[in-house]
Amino acid sequence: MKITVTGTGYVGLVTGVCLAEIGHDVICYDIDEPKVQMMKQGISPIYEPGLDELMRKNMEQGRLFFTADEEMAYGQADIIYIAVGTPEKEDGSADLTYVEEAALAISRYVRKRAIVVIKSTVPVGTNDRIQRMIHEHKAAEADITVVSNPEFLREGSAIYDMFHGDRIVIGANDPEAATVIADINKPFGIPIIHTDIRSAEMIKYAANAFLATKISFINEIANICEKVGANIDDVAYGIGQDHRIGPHFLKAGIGYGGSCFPKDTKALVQLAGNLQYQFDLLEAVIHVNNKQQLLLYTKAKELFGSLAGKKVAVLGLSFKPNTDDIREAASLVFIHRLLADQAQVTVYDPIAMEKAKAILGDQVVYASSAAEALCGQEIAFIATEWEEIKALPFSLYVEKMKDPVIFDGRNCYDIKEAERFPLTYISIGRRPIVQAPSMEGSRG
Ligand SMILES: NC(=O)c1ccc[n+]([C@@H]2O[C@H](COP(=O)([O-])OP(=O)(O)OC[C@H]3O[C@@H](n4cnc5c(N)ncnc54)[C@H](O)[C@@H]3O)[C@@H](O)[C@H]2O)c1
Ligand SMILES: O=c1ccn([C@@H]2O[C@H](COP(=O)(O)OP(=O)(O)O[C@H]3O[C@H](CO)[C@@H](O)[C@H](O)[C@H]3O)[C@@H](O)[C@H]2O)c(=O)[nH]1
Repeated sequence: MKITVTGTGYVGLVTGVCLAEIGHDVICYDIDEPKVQMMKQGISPIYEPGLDELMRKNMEQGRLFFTADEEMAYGQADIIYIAVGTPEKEDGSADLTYVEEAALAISRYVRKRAIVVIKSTVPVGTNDRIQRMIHEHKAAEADITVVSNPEFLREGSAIYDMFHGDRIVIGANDPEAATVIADINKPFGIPIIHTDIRSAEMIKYAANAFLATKISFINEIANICEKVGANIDDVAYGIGQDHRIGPHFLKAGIGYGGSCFPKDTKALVQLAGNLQYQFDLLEAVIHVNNKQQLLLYTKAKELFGSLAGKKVAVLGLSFKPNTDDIREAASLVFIHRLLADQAQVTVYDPIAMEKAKAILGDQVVYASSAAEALCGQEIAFIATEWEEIKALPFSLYVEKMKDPVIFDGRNCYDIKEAERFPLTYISIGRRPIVQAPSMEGSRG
C-alpha cells in the first residue's frame, strides 16, 4: 500500500514517521516548500521528543519521503491521510479551508481506487461533506472513499502515544475501507474501535471537551481550596483514587492551552449552537479557563497593586512541557497583560524561545538560561512545568532575585521547602508562603 500524508505539522509528520516505522511506504506532502526542504535533509520542523531520530532512520531505510509536489503526492497513492490544520475562525467554529483545499487537490490527481482518511479534527458532518465534494470534482475513473480516523496524540509525547495509545477510532460507512485502514494500523497493537463516520467525529470532540472539563473542574476546586485552607494536591490525589474518577487530568494550574482544547471546546459549543443546542456546561468550562489563564497576573495585582516598572521573569512559555508549541499558551495571555501594565518582562523557555520571538518581538528580554532570567528580578512567574524548571532550587531564586516573589502556575515546588527560605511563594490551590522581607505584613 502506498500511503501519502498531507500536512506535516504535529499530527501529520508524527503519523507519517510512525506509519513508516511499522513498515509502510510513506510520502509526506506539505504546501510549505521551505518546511519540505528541511525535512528532506532529515530535520524536523517541530520539536517532539524522539521524532528527529525516527524520521532519519526511516528515510535512510527508504520508507519515508517528503515532497511539495501534489502530483507526486497523490498520483499513485492508495491511502491519503489528511492531517492539515483546522484552526479557529473568529466566531469559534472550525476553519475547514485547508481540508477542503486538500480534498480538491486529491480530486485533481487521483485516477484509481483510493481511501482518503481524515485525521484532522473536523466538526461532525465534515467527512460526509468532503466525500460529496470529492465525488463532484474527481476524475470519472477515480473511486475514492472517505474514512474518519481522528487523532488522540498529545504533543510532547506524540511518538509514545502513537505506539501506546488507548484506542484507534475508525469511522466508516464502507466496511471494506474500514478493514483496510484497520489492517494498516494493526502493527501498532492498539485496540481499534469501529463506528460510523459521525460518531467517530463526535468521539474526538467529546474526548477533548471531557478532558478540558476535568481541568476546569479541578481548577475551580483549587481556587476554593485556597479560600478554605485545603491543599489541592492532597484533594486531587484523594479524589483520583476513586477509580470512577481516576487520577489523570486533575493537575490544577493556570488552565489548558495548546492548539486543541481551546479551539475544539469552542468549535463544539458552536456546532451545538448551530443546531439550537446551548452547551451550558462546556461554555462554563471555557469561561473558567479564561479566568484561570490570568490567575497569576490577578494574584500579582492583588499583592502589588500596580505592576508598572516591576522587573518580572517568566519561566516557561510553551503551553506544556516537552514541546516548542506556544499556541494558546497561558504564558502569552498573562505576558500581554504584564506588558500592558508596563512591567519589564524577561522570558526563558528551554525550547520555545524562537517561536515566542515571532510573537513577542522586542517587547521582552530573552534570557539564555533560567538563572539569567531571574537575575535582578523582583517577581518570577512560572508558566510551564519543564523538568529543568522544576529542578531549580529555591536557593537560586534567593541568590539571583531581590526579595523574591514567586508565582507558580504549575505547582512545581514543595510548599514546606519554600518555608525554609526568605521568599514569597504563591502557587495554585495551596496556602501562600509569604516570607520575603519586603512582603512581611502585606499578606497573611
Ligand atoms: N497538535 C496536536 O496535538 C493534535 C492532536 C490531535 C489532533 N490534532 C488535529 O490535527 C490537525 C492538524 O493539527 P497540527 O497541530 O498537526 O497542525 P499544524 O498547524 O502543526 O500543521 C498543519 C500542516 O498542514 C499544512 N497544510 C496546510 N494546508 C495544506 C494543504 N492544502 N496541503 C498540504 N499541506 C497543507 C501546513 O503547511 C502545516 O505544515 C488539526 O485538525 C488538529 O486539530 C492536532
Ligand atoms: O491535569 C492537567 C492536564 C493538562 N493540563 C493542561 O492542558 C493542556 C493540554 O495538555 P495535554 O492534553 O497534555 O496536551 P495536548 O497536546 O494539547 O493534547 C490534547 O489535545 C490533543 C489534540 O486534540 C489530543 O489529541 C490529546 O488527546 C489531548 O490530550 C496543557 O496546557 C496542560 O498544561 C492541565 O492544566 N492539567
